[in-house]
Amino acid sequence: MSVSINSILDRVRREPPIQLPTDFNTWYLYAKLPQIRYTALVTTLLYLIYSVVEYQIVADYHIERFWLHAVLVPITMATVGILTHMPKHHRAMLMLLLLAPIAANAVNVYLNLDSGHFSYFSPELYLSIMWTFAISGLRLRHALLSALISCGIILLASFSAKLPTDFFWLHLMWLFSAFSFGFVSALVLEKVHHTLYEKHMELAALASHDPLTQLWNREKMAMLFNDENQRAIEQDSSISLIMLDIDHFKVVNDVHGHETGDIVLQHFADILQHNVRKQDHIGRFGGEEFVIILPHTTGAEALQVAQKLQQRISQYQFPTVGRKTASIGVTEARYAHEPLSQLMRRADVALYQAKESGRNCVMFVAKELASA
Ligand SMILES: Nc1nc2c(ncn2[C@@H]2O[C@H](COP(=O)(O)OP(=O)(O)OP(=O)(O)O)[C@@H](O)[C@H]2O)c(=O)[nH]1
Repeated sequence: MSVSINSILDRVRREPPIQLPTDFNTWYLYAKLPQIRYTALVTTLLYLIYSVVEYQIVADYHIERFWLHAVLVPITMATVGILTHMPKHHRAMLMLLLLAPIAANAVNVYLNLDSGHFSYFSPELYLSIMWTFAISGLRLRHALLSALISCGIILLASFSAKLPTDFFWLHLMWLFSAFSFGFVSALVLEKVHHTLYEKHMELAALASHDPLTQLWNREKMAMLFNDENQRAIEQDSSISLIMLDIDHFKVVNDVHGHETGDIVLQHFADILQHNVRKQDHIGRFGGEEFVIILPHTTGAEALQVAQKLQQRISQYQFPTVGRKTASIGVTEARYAHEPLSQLMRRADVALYQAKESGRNCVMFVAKELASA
């Protein structure tokens, strides 16, 4: 299946941005969920087929075989598959995935080791070790724990059983090979996922930051706003928005050059970062326009923050250019689910009013086209 860059860009434009997990453990689990789901489905089906084949070929068929291969394993694996859809139960899902091969191997050894036909059934053990490491979707450390316990049980039972010597050594050889290949492939897979995760995080950082100021860009601010809006709805609290624009910034570029303009923008971003709370989100929306999302903040509180920022900016000594001022527009989300674009429009109206009022001031717009 070939994926063109255009189809990816199309999808990115069509679908709303989503927040991906940022810690490796959660990221890895989410990357592995489809593998766990389909492996569980295929394993369920194969065990059902296996139980029919087994019924046909095993002369002294015991009811335990039926319970294990036709009932217990399929139910366990089907449960694993269902739990992949339930984030709250992912720990239980991983526990089942870790324990299921141990139980299956222990029962296999118990049923077949002394049957005289162990060589018919031992391949299931080797396959199970490979399955645990490379197919199940378990993390390396969990797969290693599961496979070590399985191998411990198999080895203990094999040493105490009276297996023919030539078969015994072959059995050990196959077990060792399954463990080695399984371990190596799980190790490599996990390393590959680590590299993918790092690249993914690098790209996510590049795609969410403004490269000049290191503030969030417009897309990331939209994601953060969605999250904050959701929280505000749940907690019945308000969100406010501050929009800032440096006054007569064109003059900086024209008189001192673009590089000095860039430095002024970076210092401006620093002032914002040092004068808002940790939970506030600051973004640069292009040019000399900056936006701050203030969660759990009423319009009146946001107005105070904006006035403090206006003061700090006007008192700041920017390199080369000295004092600069900013015009600031403030607004507040008036009802739940108000989209960012609507808030931005009101903040923009407030900002326009600040520019019209002679710049270096703060304006608050609570309702469309009404200022206070
Ligand atoms: N150095 C630098 N300049 C930029 C950047 N992005 C936009 N600009 C400049 O910012 C200036 C914005 O000018 P205007 O929109 O006319 O606004 P202004 O001069 O600040 O005037 P008012 O906003 O009306 O006070 C333009 O000269 C743009 O070239 C950037 O990344 N770096």
